[in-house]
Amino acid sequence: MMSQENKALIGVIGGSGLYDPGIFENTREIKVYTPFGEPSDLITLGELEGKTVAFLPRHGRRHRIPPHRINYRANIWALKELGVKFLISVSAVGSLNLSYKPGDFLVPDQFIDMTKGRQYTFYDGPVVAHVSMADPFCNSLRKVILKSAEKLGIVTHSKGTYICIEGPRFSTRAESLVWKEVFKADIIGMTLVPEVNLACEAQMCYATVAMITDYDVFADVPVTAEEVTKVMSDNTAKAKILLREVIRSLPDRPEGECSCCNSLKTALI
Ligand SMILES: CSC[C@H]1O[C@H](OP(=O)(O)O)[C@H](O)[C@@H]1O
Ligand SMILES: Nc1ncnc2[nH]cnc12
Repeated sequence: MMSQENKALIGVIGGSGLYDPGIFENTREIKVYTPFGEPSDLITLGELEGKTVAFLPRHGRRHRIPPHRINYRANIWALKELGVKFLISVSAVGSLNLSYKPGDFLVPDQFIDMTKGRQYTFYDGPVVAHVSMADPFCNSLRKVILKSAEKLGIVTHSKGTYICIEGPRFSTRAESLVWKEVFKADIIGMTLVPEVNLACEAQMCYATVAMITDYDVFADVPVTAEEVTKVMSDNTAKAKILLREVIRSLPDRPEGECSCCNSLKTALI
């Protein structure tokens, strides 16, 4: 059982390029043990505007863990254990839509799962759960992010479909054209699934700030990891300002139209 001083209502998972948001005060690092093994790293607890926030770099510090080896269950379990209800995920993504340019942000409202063999659930039996993923992201949290971005003048697209591939390789040209032309996905990455599924099973409000780093390989010049990292480092300052404003604006508890906290009500068999 976590002690009261190690509790946080808000969690942030940092993606490629965001290993330390550097926006919190009174920070301390804690190790959280879970039944699923080790999270990606120590969790940093820090304060912002009187709120305690838990921060976890998805790939670990120095980007040690590739997308298919991330222990998503341990990460979400650990944040849940700390009391996190609002979980903001930050991700680098490629664009499959010419209107969404490198440097822009996007808050997805849908996803397509093309991953191949990850640990997708906390409910591996004998308890079985089938959560609804019709609307996979928390709309209330998405709105807070969009409003904050608007206030700050950060170009942020208000919806779009994220296609999650297995990685760690990028797509072939043929695949990229399928994602773009047939599946009509808008952005592409390797880490949303199963993070989003598990956050839902953990009854958290979860939303993603997707930072567009490249046009995926359908474009003339194929994407490289170097390009992604460069655009990300140019954009982390913007992400940090946005996170600060989102955290400032979040209410004390989930409210209104949000049903994330009841996701298990109709899911358990
Ligand atoms: C560094 S290139 C590809 C890498 O970046 C994205 O990760 P994240 O979502 O954690 O920012 C993408 O999904 C890949 O894992
Ligand atoms: N083009 C791309 N494909 C998959 N993951 C990515 N992350 C950033 N850009 C990407």
